[in-house]
Amino acid sequence: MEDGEKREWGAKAWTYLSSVRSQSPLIQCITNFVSMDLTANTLLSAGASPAMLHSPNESPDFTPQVNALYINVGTLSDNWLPAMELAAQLASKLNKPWVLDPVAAGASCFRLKACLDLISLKPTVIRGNASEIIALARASFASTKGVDSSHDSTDAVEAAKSLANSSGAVVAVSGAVDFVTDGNRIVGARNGVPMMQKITATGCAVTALIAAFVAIDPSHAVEATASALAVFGVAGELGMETARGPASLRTHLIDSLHGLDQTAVISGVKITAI
Ligand SMILES: Nc1ncnc2c1ncn2[C@@H]1O[C@H](COP(=O)(O)OP(=O)(O)O)[C@@H](O)[C@H]1O
Ligand SMILES: Cc1ncsc1CCOP(=O)(O)O
Ligand SMILES: [Mg+2]
Repeated sequence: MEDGEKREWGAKAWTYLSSVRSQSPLIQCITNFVSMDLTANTLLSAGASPAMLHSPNESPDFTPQVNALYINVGTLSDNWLPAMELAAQLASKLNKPWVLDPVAAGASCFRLKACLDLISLKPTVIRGNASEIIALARASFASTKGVDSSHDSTDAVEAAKSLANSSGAVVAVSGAVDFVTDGNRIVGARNGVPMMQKITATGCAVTALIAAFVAIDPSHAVEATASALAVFGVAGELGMETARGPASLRTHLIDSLHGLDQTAVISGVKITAI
């Protein structure tokens, strides 16, 4: 990895994290029951302000106030979908960034269709694991294992490019390497530790962090998305130094994210153009 490029990305990621801390963007999260706690705590420890408000009766008042919207279909049910669609429509109309996590997109017809309908409402960023991104790019069931991926992130790079081109969104595929693309350029972030997969909702939490970073700089969604993924990964690496397993890593990851300083971010972030 070229040292100058690595340091430049590290400095960029630090600027985003510092701005999240100083501006504390308000993030509306319509997310699944499993992830609510980790997602809110991740946003708080990064310096953002999470609000888990999902009623369609509130979105007309609340969505105009937020800096970004985060939608996650993890525990999707019939009555939540219209709430997601309404909030996404409002965000798009108001030119506010919104970010989609298509959890288990290939697991059922209902879920796949819901995700594709949400994507037609123009998310700024879509972040999923490899199986989810492949299912969306093909608009069909892919071999998937519920919320977990049965592919490596490298298997989904072409699917991510194709989804970015068809949707107009920046697309991120997470995994051992996190890839981010606008359909044209691709950047890779090589941070994180495998044990992050053993904590439920780390994917959901990092997608919320992407929303906070994109709230700071919506017109550079590739940079903001790659930075959020790398910063979360660095927090995981530092957390792993003292963790004894997934449960303590969860705690230590949040602590590390809260405590990250400039040196840790600039020296730790491993982002490169692919
Ligand atoms: N093998 C790995 N090595 C390092 N980090 C990983 C690995 N797998 C996943 N991660 C990290 O864990 C987080 C969740 O990603 P992932 O498990 O792919 O999402 P999901 O939980 O939605 O399936 C991301 O920050 C990602 O970078
Ligand atoms: C286990 C589970 N079931 C429905 S949503 C969810 C959480 C998924 O979280 P992540 O995609 O971050 O692993
Ligand atoms: Mg997920």
